[in-house]
Amino acid sequence: MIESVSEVSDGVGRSVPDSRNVAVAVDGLSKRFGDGEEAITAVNDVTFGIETGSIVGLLGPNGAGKTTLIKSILGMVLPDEGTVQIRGIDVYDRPREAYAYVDAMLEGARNDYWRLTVRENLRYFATISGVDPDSVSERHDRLLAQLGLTEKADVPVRELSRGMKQKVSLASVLAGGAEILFLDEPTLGLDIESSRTLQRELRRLVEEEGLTVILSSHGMDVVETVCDRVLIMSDGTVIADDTVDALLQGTDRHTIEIASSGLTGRIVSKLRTRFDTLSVEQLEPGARIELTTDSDGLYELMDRLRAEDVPLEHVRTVEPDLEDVFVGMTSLESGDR
Ligand SMILES: Nc1ncnc2c1ncn2[C@@H]1O[C@H](COP(=O)(O)OP(=O)(O)OP(=O)(O)O)[C@@H](O)[C@H]1O
Repeated sequence: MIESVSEVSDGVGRSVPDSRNVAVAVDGLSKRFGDGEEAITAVNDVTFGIETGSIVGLLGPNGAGKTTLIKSILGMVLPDEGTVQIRGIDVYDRPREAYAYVDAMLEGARNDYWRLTVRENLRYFATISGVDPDSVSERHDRLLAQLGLTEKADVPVRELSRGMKQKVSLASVLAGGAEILFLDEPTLGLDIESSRTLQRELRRLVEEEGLTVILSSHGMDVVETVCDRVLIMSDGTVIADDTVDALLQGTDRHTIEIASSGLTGRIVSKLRTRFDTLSVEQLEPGARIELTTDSDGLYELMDRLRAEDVPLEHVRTVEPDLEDVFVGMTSLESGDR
């Protein structure tokens, strides 16, 4: 259940997020594609709430159901079951009212008008969001400055590099002043500096202006840095819903690096078949190996090394990051281990 959102009973003993604090509430959402044996359940009975003024990361391996979930929330896909509320408004009953709070950037881009200049795009997207562009021109100037686009403000978008276009996409989404943003892979294709700028800007908007962001990304470092909370999806269901810190503390994944003159090619091969191996480096003599495992695996690793008389000349454990948590959870779910 959602830690940071206050909860109320739904009258049948189940607790649900209190809609007063909740920007987006999804309840029992399911979506199947196809019929009979061919049917795929892309989203399977998903329930969660997203607190106003937070950034929530949506993670999951390819095909986990993230896009279908986001499109169902946005009304681009009609779910088979379940409800979605935006600020307490049912999106299927009163879509115009509910979606007035929302904007989205899907698949890392937005259809900016390439013949228009950067600033004209911002004004255009403000207008179609129902905002008088003159009333938000200061906000647009700030957005352009923060995303390093001021010098390009009067340049047609088609003349910009891919990364710049990406920034214009994000600026266009932010231009209308929507309160709730869905961003799918917002940092895809950006260089490190631009990606960091964008992350800082998102956090600022959340902290200073109460923006709510649902961000889907395969970039674990982005999610770990910027998100308050993470939902991890696998096979259509949410398998984890917690703060980044809680997920890191709760993980039983350990990354360990061992270097030894006793790590022969034969022993390394055996270890590779048993453990998730991140890297192997040949040494003269021996090897350095980096692998991830759980606590039981750690004991087993030590037993194997002892049985092979491998001296432990260098052992280093690496603090788990969100990627370790993700790999651990999703591989457990899919029965890889
Ligand atoms: N229009 C569709 N028709 C049939 N099957 C679909 C359709 N859209 C998605 N699916 C299936 O639903 C499942 C979930 O797909 P979805 O695109 O939601 O996953 P995802 O988590 O967004 O994946 P990715 O990270 O690769 O974008 C997959 O098995 C996919 O093949």
